[in-house]
Amino acid sequence: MFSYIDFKNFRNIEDGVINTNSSSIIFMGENGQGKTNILESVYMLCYGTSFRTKKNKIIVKNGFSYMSISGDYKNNNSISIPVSIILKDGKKSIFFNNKKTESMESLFDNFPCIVFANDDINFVNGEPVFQRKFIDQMIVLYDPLFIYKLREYKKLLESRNKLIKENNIKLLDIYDKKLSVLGSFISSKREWFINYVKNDFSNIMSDLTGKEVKIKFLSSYKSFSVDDIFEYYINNRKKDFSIGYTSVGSHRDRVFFEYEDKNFVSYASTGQIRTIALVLRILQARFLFYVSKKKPILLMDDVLLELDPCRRKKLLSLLPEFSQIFFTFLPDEPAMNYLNIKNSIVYSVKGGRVFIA
Ligand SMILES: Nc1ncnc2c1ncn2[C@@H]1O[C@H](COP(=O)(O)OP(=O)(O)OP(=O)(O)O)[C@@H](O)[C@H]1O
Repeated sequence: MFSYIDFKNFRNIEDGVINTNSSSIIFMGENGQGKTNILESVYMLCYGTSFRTKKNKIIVKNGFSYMSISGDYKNNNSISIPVSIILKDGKKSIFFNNKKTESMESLFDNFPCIVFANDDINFVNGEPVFQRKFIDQMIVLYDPLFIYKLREYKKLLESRNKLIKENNIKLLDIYDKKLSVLGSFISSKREWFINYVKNDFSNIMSDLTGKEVKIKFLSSYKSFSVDDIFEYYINNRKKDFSIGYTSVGSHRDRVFFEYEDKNFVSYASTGQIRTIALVLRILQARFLFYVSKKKPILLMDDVLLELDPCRRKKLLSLLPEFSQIFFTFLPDEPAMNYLNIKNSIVYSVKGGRVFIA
């Protein structure tokens, strides 16, 4: 767990050190005061990047060209690992254990972290691209190479779409062969993952909502054999040329939430949609604990709001063991009634100033 975080020119957060030497830290405050910014800083120390933006510039306090966040991570053996992220004139430097590093993996391997963010509901009712992103995040947790295969697939797909637009059939065989190999790898891994979590997903959903909601993986491939996929690409070429892009492939994979043979999401309540998003994150956190054998840091950003106290309590009881948990809440939220976590440090956040509540 992080015993402290030191801020300098980070978003709207006042410069200085916040003591986080507890397994549970709570930030309370009105909207727009800086609570999420603090969770973002913890995430950045764990991953080297933000979960909210790719634009480094907006992370630096307005009017400055430099920012730093530093923390001291105590691992299971109580060994301290200092870590810092510095952004200067748009350039990022990461210091891990007092040495400059280019590798995000060394951060992530040491500080496993899962964020439960407000827009996680996109995994449930958003475009399929968000669903794929969620599954891919999980797969990368145990297979870092997966990300490279995904990038390769995206590049090939772009080139194939270009060929289609140019009405150029000559090189298609080469692209389709390569896409078949990558597509088979990517989609079969995604299916494997959904199969891995589907029973837990249904059991938890049934416990929380009283409904037998199922999660299903839908792929545009009918089989994951490379030869079958290759043939499939060939058979779809006519259609692809008529619509001007590649109509089948791993880029069309999606997830379906089914209840009584129907699409659950189309008539689920806001609370039920939020519940699905939370359950998916819980499964992700459990999976991370399982593959890394390390207790993760959990960041819970305003995600319990839509749920009644009984469901909040239940959901929190389903979390895996964690090394540290950070919450954000609106003021006057009776969080302590259902958190049941001893020795929390509770802070108020107002205009970027953080003080003991
Ligand atoms: N680079 C920056 N420099 C200065 N202030 C910033 C910067 N980036 C964001 N802010 C400020 O941070 C505040 C937003 O903080 P944050 O997103 O943490 O809100 P929050 O307390 O989590 O509220 P909510 O409950 O609405 O999510 C806004 O006032 C915004 O103007």
